[in-house]
This record gives sequence, structure tokens and C-alpha cells, in this order.
Amino acid sequence: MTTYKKKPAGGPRKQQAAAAPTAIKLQVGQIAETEIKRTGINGEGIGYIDRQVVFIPGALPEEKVRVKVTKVEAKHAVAELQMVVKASPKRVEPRCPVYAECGGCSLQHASYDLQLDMKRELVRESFARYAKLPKAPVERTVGMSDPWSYRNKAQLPIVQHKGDVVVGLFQAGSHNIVDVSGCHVQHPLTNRIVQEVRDIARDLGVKLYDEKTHKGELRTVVARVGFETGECQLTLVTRTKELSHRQELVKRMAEQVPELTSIMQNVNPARTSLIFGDETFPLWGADVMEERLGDVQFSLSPRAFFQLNPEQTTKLYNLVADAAALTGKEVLVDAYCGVGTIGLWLAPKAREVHGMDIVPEAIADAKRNAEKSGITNTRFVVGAAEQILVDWMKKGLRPDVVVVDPPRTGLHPELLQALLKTAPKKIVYVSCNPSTLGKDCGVLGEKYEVKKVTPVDMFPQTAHVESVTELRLK
Ligand SMILES: C[S@@+](CC[C@H](N)C(=O)[O-])C[C@H]1O[C@@H](n2cnc3c(N)ncnc32)[C@H](O)[C@@H]1O
Repeated sequence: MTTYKKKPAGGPRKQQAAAAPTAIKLQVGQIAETEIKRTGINGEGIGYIDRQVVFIPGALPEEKVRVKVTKVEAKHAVAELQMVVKASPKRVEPRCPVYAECGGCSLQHASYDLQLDMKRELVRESFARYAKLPKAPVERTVGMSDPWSYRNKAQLPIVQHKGDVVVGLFQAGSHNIVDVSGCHVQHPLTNRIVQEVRDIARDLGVKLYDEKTHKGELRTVVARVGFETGECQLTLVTRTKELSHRQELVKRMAEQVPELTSIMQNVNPARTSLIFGDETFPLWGADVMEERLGDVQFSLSPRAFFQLNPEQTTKLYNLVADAAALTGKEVLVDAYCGVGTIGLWLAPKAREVHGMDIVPEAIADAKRNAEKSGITNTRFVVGAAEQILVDWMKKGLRPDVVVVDPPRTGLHPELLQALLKTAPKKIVYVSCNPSTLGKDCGVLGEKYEVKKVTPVDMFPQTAHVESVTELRLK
């Protein structure tokens, strides 16, 4: 028997809770044993107690567990894992010493092959439930050979805590800070930069920001590493433009971490949980960090969006390219294009690429990235996909292939209708949320056949599931 305590999640986020056949009779505090039947969208185990659906963070499929009910909702309950009575042979010891407290990862207790299977199963279930396609061709999840140290960016608050300087995260609903400066999913260099800033700030007595009083200066440390170029950028986010010991801090950082190529300061004077403010200026080295994905070049300013797992991003985009199967003659749309990465990846194989994103900075970056990489057959426009693409189509644009990569909420109903009306030969759907993917494919099923679905593990050790779906006009 194994005892195991993982902080219960606040409850399932847009869960696929099967409707309970009768009213919930469970009580908060109730202790029960159950077998885990499947996995919830946040990586929890799902069991049944008195025929009620119960989400249990930390429990794995096929395990028998003893739990304590912590929350009872209309159609489901949430329970805390108290003891694993019969453990899955795929249960492993979490690598991270602060796994239970941190909450950043939720699957470290599952072996990596089980994590990949669980993610495939989540995608399968979504297609069965929402698209009514129980036999959707869902491939094996594309994983990493080494599913650790994959994140190229760390952004962490730096705070005074119990008389010391700590870089970490506040545990949800408590004043405990969890030191995550040695995080196992971060690239070691981002960890080293963060630790050096902490040590030097401690040594120099830099004034640290205090959320409660809204006083102090240095608030967040952002470290980003270029996996391809080896360049490194440190951004010090401060409340005030002034930063005590700035010169010495910058000098020591440049000496201690010779890999650094850029040190920037961003000023965020607001009482907000957003990381960055509007003003950014250089302190040392270059203003931007250079990075490459394949042949595409990116100059990244501190606020620029860039995929966090470069190794898997390349695999993801290659899957999109395979699904699009371009010959050089196609008109391609990259909807929800961000900084244009997918469109730029595919541009050499298409006649023209039209992309749009709602964030103006992303579109400015997309245009700059195209220019830097010498790509001339793309146009990127600021605006909502459901307006711009619908408008383009009304004006006669007839794309051969439409790539969509929406946020978790999925495709806007108007966009879905416009796609059905214009009927491009192919739609490639990149999704970070299997539930909305399943629902949208259910709507598109009126005219499209799901040819292939490939889950890609962009965030190992977490329950996050990304996937590429090829839809072909029937
Ligand atoms: C999952 S990201 C995809 C980014 C990009 N394809 C990539 O691979 O880096 C979703 C993008 O959709 C954008 N977005 C959100 N709502 C939008 C909307 N209604 N219309 C267009 N873009 C939107 C966000 O700004 C974000 O860049």
C-alpha cells in the first residue's frame, strides 16, 4: 500500500463529467474506496462512488484508491486521494521534491508511456463523446525521448519570504511559497539564471516587490533560452523604473552567466497578476534574443510569444505540414496565427499564405519574422478570425487549405459556418483542448471526414494535450 497526498484541484475545468443518473448523495468529508475507470481532462483519476462521478487528483487508471470527498457539485464530486490501495504498475515516484505543493505538473506520478496513453485516450474520448466518432483514427501520442528540461522560458516572482529571498510560486489559497528554482521541466540554464538573480539580489539587498503593500522594486525574473542558437535573455520586471543596485546586479549576472546575450528591464507599475508592463528597455547586450525553428528565424523581444517546447513544436509543425500536403500551388490560411510560425513553416510549400491574429504585437512579430527569414508570400493581418476570415471569404478568397490553431475555447460558431459554406478541400485543426476539438469536429462532420488525429506531447509531466487533426472534404 502506498500513501499519497496531492493537493486536490479546485475542481474539473470544463470537465467531460458524465451526467449522474441520480441526484448527488455524497457528503463532503465522506471516506470511500473506488476504482479508477478513466482520466479527467486535468489528469485526475475518475471513479464512481454510489454511482456518482468523482474526480480524484493523483489517482491513475485501474488503481483502487481510498479517498475523502472534498467538494460536491450538481453532477460530480471532487475527492482527495488518501491512500492507493492497489497501485498501477505504471505509478512512479515523482522526480520533483515539491511536486505535491507546486501544482505546475500533474502527471509526474505516472510513467511516461502511461502519460502518453492517457493523452491519447483523452483525445479518443472527446471524439467519441462530442463528435460521435468512437472510431476516430487517433494515432499514438508523439512523445519526447527525454521528457524533462524542455521548457525554454521561466517567469517567476522573486519575493522576500521568512527573512530570505525566494524565487517561487505561491501555493493556491495559502501564504506558503514553493521554491521552484530547480524545476525539472525547465531548461537547466533558465534555472541557473533564476538562481543567480536570487543569490545576487540577496547579496546586494535589492528591494523586492511586496504584493500586499504594492511596494518594492524587483517583482519577476524572466529567463529565456534559445535551444538552437544558444542565446539567452534575462528580463527583470520591476514595479518602478528605478532598481536599486541595478548596475552591479547586471554586471555580476553577465559575469556569472556568460551564456547571457541580452539583459532587459520591463516596468510594470500596476497591481496586477499580468507579468509585463508596457515599458521595456535594454540594460546590457542585445535588445532581442535570436532563435530558430527549422529555417525560420525569430528575433524575440521579452514580451514576444514563442512556443515553450521547441523540440515538440518542430514535430507539431511537421505534422501540420504532412496533413496539409502542399504542392506549391495552394492558397493557405493560417487562422489564429500568433507570431506566424505555422504559416512561415508552410510558406515555402504554398503559393500564398494569409494569417490573422487578434493580438497586434503578434502580427507585427509575424511580419518581422517573415522578413528576417526572406519569406515573401505571406500576409498577416490583425483581427478576429471569425471576422477577418469570414470577410475574406465573402470577398472571394477560396483557400485550398485552412489551418486553425484556436485558443482553448475552440472555433467561433461563425467561423465554423463560414468554413462549411466555403468548404476548403482540407482543414488542419491544431488544438490544445480535446473537448472543444471534438465539439468543433462534430459540427464540421457535416461536410468533413476526420482522416487522422495525432496527439503531440508539448508539455510532458502535465495533463496538457495538443493534437493535429486532418479533416478532408467528403
Ligand atoms: C494557441 S495560439 C496559436 C498560436 C500560433 N499558431 C503558434 O503556433 O504559435 C492561439 C492564438 O489565437 C489568438 N486568438 C485568440 N482569439 C482569437 C480570435 N478570435 N481571432 C484570431 N486570433 C485569436 C491568440 O492571440 C493566440 O495567438
